[in-house]
Amino acid sequence: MNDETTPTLYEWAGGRPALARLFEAFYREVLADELLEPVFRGMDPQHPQHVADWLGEVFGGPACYSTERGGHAHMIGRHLGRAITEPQRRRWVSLLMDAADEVGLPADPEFRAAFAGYVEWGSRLAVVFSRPGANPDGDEPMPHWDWAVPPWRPQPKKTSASS
Ligand code: HEM
Repeated sequence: MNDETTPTLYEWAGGRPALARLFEAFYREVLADELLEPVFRGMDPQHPQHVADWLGEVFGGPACYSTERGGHAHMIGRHLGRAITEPQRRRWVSLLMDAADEVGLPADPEFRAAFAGYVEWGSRLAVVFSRPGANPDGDEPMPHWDWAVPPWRPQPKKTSASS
């Protein structure tokens, strides 16, 4: 739905540095959380950076996760067999929303609606992929997320000549 002048969610968020800050703060809290720490104990120290790459690509930034990390199939594979519970998913979402505030991601309603929409959708898929016996389709394309409601920007005032 974007026209050429509407920034991507990636640009609006603040690009790669903002997403890196987001996931560094988030996984600090995850590892201090009694419900999530057992799930992420021993995680790859680069995990926050990989998820930042993932979200950057989904939000319209560079396709680093696809070119350097194995794309959608790899992400799915990292959730297989983990049997993520609904309380764990809810905590994950809640801590990510807190981290968004902590690092100062844009707080405008339009950005946060798109952000929350993706996080809700993606985390529910992660639960589905993680169920025992799940056999998700690794060939599914990388998802791309966009504004549900375009960002508010001041419009040039109409002059009487242009009306
Ligand atoms: C929008 C929701 C989610 C996204 C976008 C996401 C994204 C990712 C990505 C991209 C990876 C692979 C990173 C790599 O390349 O190594 C990954 C791995 C992982 N995810 Fe998720 N995930 C989501 C939800 C969840 C939830 C809800 C949980 C559990 C509560 C979870 C648990 C894990 C674990 C344990 C790994 C492996 C970490 C490691 O050992 O390095 N994910 N996730």
